[in-house]
Amino acid sequence: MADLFLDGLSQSQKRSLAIIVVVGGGAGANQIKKALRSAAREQQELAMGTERKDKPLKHKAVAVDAIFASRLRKILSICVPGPLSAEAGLIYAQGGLLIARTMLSDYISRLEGQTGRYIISSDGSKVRRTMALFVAASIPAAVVNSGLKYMQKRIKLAFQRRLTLQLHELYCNNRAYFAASTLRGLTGADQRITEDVEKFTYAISELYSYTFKPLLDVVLFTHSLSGIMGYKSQLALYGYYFCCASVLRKTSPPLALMTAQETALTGAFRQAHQRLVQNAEEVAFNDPPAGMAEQMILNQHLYRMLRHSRLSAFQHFVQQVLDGFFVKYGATAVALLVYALPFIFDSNNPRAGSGHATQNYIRAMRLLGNTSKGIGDLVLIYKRITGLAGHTSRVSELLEQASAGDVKNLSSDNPERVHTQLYLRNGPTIRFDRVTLTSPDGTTLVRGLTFDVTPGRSVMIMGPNGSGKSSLFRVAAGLWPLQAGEITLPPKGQLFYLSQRPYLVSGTLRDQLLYPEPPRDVLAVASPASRARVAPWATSAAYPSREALDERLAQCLEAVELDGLAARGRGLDQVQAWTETLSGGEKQRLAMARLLFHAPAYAVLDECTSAVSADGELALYRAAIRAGITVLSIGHRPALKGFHSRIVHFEGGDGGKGWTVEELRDRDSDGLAGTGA
Ligand SMILES: Nc1ncnc2c1ncn2[C@@H]1O[C@H](COP(=O)(O)OP(=O)(O)OP(=O)(O)O)[C@@H](O)[C@H]1O
Repeated sequence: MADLFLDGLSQSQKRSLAIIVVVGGGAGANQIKKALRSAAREQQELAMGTERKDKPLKHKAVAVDAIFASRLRKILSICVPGPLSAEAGLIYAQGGLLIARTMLSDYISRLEGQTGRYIISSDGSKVRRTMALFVAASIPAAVVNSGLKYMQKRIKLAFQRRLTLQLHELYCNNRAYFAASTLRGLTGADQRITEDVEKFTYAISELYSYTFKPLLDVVLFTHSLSGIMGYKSQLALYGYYFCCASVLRKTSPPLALMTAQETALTGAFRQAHQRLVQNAEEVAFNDPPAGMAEQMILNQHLYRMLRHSRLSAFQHFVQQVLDGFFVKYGATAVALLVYALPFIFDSNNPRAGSGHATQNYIRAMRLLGNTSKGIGDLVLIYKRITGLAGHTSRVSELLEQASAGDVKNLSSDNPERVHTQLYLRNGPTIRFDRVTLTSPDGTTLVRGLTFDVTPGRSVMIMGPNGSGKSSLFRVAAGLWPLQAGEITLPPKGQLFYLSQRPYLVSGTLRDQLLYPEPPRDVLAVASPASRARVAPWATSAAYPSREALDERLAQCLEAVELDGLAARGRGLDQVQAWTETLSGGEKQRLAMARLLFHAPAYAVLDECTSAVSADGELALYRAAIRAGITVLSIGHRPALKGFHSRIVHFEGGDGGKGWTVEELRDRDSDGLAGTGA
């Protein structure tokens, strides 16, 4: 909750909050502790899935029920797209191996019985023969056993691949990642894709073996045992297991819920550490008090996770004692009793005393052991299924949120929103027509906003903090739903957005400038189809040669006074941890160089030069205007007014949803003529 709260603040609101923290530093340790406690409580709610109250995620219970069955069916249809798919082939192969294994076990139990009989009757040649057969059977048995494990791993990997690719497709498409985490409040999306999918696919591949194998064992061994002891006495064994299953089901803790909670708490703990790493410098500046706060926050997460794990370990312990008693030892005793009863109560039993009796005893014990184990595994499957339900719910929530698509679908429960959501993406200009801006929590920021931006006539948006300046472009970019009005935008690729905190990709210096084209090494290994889809220009004949490209990139770096950076080390090929190593101003200059390279018709500059020196800022604006880019600036610095033909003032404030437009004198070619009205 605390994170969502911070995410919802504008840049300046975050800065103001930081100042309040500094000024209020003397308020005393108690208040800080109180605040930390409430933040921690909120984070716990977040971890447990009780997200923002205004936009609750539709949580479904984590249990083995109809919801679980339908979610599982949906996920399995992704993992196994059809009966003739490669994944289905792996399942058939695994099934074949499982059948072979059961048949081999049956054959080996027969050989063991025969060997025992021949040993007792001292028939050396037959003992040698059965021993030889035994050795011969153990070769395929070893291959089949290892093959089963190998095939299980292959199934897991194949399912993981299908599911992750599908999630990537849904998650990265139409900015669903933004809608899911920022607007719908889904937590730990990264953990769900990387860890939970892995755990789910492991659990499901294991479940297949653990269901199919014991089922086969039970059917086949029951049939084999019927020849030795008939079906009737075996029924007693099944009766026993039926009672066991009911007792164990009743005494079982809510394992599915516990699994999901444990994963969520682990994710929250890891996220807390990630936040510290990401903000290491800011925290380090305020150390030691901030360090103390960080330590308390991290420890809170750790304690919560450990408390849950301890409880879960104890519940598992109690459960395992019951499982062991009823399923393992109890079942063996019942199996022995079932076999021995006819001999105990009937000393004239015709099956007693013969050589066959020994053979049957050995074979029956082996088969009963296997049958017991098979039924025991089936009884304990509820545990695996409940564990699977926990992983299924984590993966399904992500799948459902990502499938819900982008922000347009956020408004599906409000038909009024949908019909006012109108984008005309092919206009030559940018136009906002009677646009009403509303933040995700429903606060109206601006009403009826109308203005346009035509080529060569840049516009600046000014206004108090939190008045909705950045939000206008969140709506224009499709990140927030449009509540009312129409927005006309230029064709895709003709509008660039530069924020105060530029996003730098991992890769070379060249990759920073080419972005949003994917990094070169990623593009190099992509399939021709995805390359053509993602970066069609990179495959077109008009795309410049490597030398020509590098020359243009160097010019762009020079224009933003970063030529020194290009001269370092391996030049454009150098790789650095860009976000950590470059200064704030350098990062903003680099983003500006990216803009100059792509030279779109329009660019939204959202305080994107705030960390650059005053002179440098003017030079950057001059370079952008000279490159023929019409800009929509968001800023507070009056010195920038000169580059714009029109100022839109947002009034902000408590009651203010208003706005005014101020026309300026047109700029000269240097972009410096207008100095404000
Ligand atoms: N995800 C969100 N959920 C709810 N409210 C949000 C969210 N993001 C921003 N807001 C709120 O919307 C309002 C407008 O934010 P915006 O970032 O547009 O302000 P701004 O005018 O650009 O301010 P600044 O000059 O400080 O950058 C703010 O009050 C902010 O707290």
